[in-house]
Amino acid sequence: MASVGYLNGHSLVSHRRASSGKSLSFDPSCLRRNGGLYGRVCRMRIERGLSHGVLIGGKERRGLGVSGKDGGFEVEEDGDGDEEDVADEALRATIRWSKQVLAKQKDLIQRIVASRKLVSSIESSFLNTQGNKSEVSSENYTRSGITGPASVSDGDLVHEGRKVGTRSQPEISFAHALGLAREEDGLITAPSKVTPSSLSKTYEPTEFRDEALEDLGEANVGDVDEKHEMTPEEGNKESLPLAGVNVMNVILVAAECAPWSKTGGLGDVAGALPKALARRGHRVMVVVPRYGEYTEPKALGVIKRYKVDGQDMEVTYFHAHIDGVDFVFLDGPIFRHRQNDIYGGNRQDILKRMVLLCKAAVEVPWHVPCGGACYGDGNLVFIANDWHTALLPVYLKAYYRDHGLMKYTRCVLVIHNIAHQGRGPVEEDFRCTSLPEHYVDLFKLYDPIGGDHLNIFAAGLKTADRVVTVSHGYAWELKTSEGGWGLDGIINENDWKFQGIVNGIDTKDWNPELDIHLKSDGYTNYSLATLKSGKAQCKAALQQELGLLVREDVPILAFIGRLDGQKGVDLIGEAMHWIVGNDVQVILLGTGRQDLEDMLKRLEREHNDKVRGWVGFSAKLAHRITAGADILMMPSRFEPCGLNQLYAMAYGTIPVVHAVGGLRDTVSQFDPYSETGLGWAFDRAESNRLINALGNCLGTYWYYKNSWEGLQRRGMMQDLSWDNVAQQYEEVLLAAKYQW
Ligand SMILES: Nc1ncnc2c1ncn2[C@@H]1O[C@H](COP(=O)(O)OP(=O)(O)O[C@H]2O[C@H](CO)[C@@H](O)[C@H](O)[C@H]2O)[C@@H](O)[C@H]1O
Repeated sequence: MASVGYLNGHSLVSHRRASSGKSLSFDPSCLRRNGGLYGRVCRMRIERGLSHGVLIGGKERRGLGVSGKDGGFEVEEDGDGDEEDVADEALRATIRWSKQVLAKQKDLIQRIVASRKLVSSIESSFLNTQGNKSEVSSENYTRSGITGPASVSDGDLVHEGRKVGTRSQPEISFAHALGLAREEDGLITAPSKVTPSSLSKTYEPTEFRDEALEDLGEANVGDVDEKHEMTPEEGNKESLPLAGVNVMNVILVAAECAPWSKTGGLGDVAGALPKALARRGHRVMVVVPRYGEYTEPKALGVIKRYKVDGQDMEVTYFHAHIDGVDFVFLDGPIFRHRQNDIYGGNRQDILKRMVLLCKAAVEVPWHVPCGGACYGDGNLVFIANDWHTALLPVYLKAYYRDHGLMKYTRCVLVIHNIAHQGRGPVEEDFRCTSLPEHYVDLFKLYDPIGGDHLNIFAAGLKTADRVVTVSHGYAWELKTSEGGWGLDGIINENDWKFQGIVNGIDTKDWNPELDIHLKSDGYTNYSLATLKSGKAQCKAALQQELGLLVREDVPILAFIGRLDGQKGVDLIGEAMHWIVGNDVQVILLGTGRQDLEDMLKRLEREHNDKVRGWVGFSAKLAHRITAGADILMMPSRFEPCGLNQLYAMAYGTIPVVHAVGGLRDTVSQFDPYSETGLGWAFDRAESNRLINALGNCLGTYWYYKNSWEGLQRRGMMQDLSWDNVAQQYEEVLLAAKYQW
């Protein structure tokens, strides 16, 4: 043996030639440059710490000897070695190795195909299965992936004789030990493995990731077995969700959810965002109180009891699976008959409802067998909304994560409106939460308006893993003393986990082409192509319905919204004298503060030929106004996002807004020179600014028809759907998931 050295060159063979067989050092990655499998195999061997690699394998064992050393190869050289033989031997070894790897891969592909067949046969056989022993619907079983022969027996979920679900997990008893809940018999909790998300994970190529497979690369797969039916990637194409490997279990919890319960935009978001997340492949649930008798949700037969302010409160669970989402309704005496007054009652009453909602919601993944299987706590992220559910991340921490339970569950808190925070006296309200004593500091806040008080939003913001608000503009405003309503300090301290995402709209519900409220009473559906005639017809129908003069040439100015200080409807009242001095019609729809409701009625009385003030809540009328009006006024003093201006633009109705929060983000100012922009945005919430903007808007409506049509078309052509937004939420959920 002539020498031992390190090989260091572009190619083992050529380098050796250049180095006259002396000591050489060897960077294994360089072999990649030598092309193909040869280099790859060398690298694999090195990484695996094999002391003798392909270069000396085989009986000929001439030329070079190799042993691993500190990530490099030691090369033994025997002077008379034949370089070509070495290369041949290396190639043969490479081919042997490749075949092994490819055989393994083929085996895996066959297993994937077999698994897919099994799942689809289970699904179809279950669809045909009659008389399920449990109360859970077959449709839901199908989705859960434990379909077909699955049944509920003695509280266990059984599939093909194999127990796939068990009774409640230890976490539950722990919560009970803490007085959070009491166990009821007969609950089924399937292991998190049988969730659709974990099922689809099974089909992920990543699950089968193997160092050797990676090294061989896709290009080589076909060479070995041209007959194989599909690669894992091909096999996955159909089943791979948009979220890919990031599919999660998501539970959104809110005090309202459209279409069942809605006082404003929160209800819209709770009804639409989950569906968009489900379209991306996530397993999604919404948890919301059952305020009234709803037709779709059916009782699941699960009953739990929770202590709220020292009182036992019973919750029963209702469930409906709609558009890919599990809607779970919490039924209990405290929620019942609140349909028209969701946030009604005194401060303590409201707090108790929200405490019960959060306590029950945090345990829903264990107790509620949606589609036959509970969500479980693995790969789970909650989305809490506003102060009403800001206790959820606190309970998650205090009762679970502090004790090493639900370790992988996260909570994202969304701020829809910081003006409502769940403020109250410290002692009294903290007792109602039944949290451990040392948690009180999280809730304590002092500000010049409230003094020392308990603030539920504050505690939620501190404990949530991520915080989102509903526009970029509002995210910025929340950090200022004017916009933060006393919580700006906490928001600034938690800036690292805080961001804005602009809301989307439900393009099934709010779509002039599909809108169900435009199918009768003279209204009509319309699209960009039929904008002119369709909108004109809706306008005539609206004038007719509200008893206004039916005139095509008169612009209709509208307002829709909650009647409170936020929405600036009083500014419209102040500007009314100027407004009705023009040849216009005005329609105002809202409910809320008594003085503002009175104002609407008064305006209608005083200008009966031109103004309609409709006091009340009517989704149908809101849709019809959005279609029939020409201009939507939104002079909000603050507006976290605002949905009405988005709906308006989708219907070819031009928004005139105060440039604040989400309104500034979504309504760009019309520029007559470049023919750009989407509406008019004025810079101060004052009636004279509103008048000024309306003057420009009306002038364009009357005298620049082409510009007007351009405004309408640009608005309608935007993609305002939740689909884009859901992707941004997904990123936040992921960030929360991987955060410790
Ligand atoms: N009388 C009535 N009859 C029928 N429908 C009525 C109605 N009054 C209001 N609505 C409807 O309620 C919704 C109001 O949504 P907004 O987003 O404009 O306001 P809201 O302040 O409630 O929401 C808060 O949360 C949402 C969601 O994040 C943010 O966009 C917003 O800025 C924030 O203040 C719209 O769907 C509207 O049509």
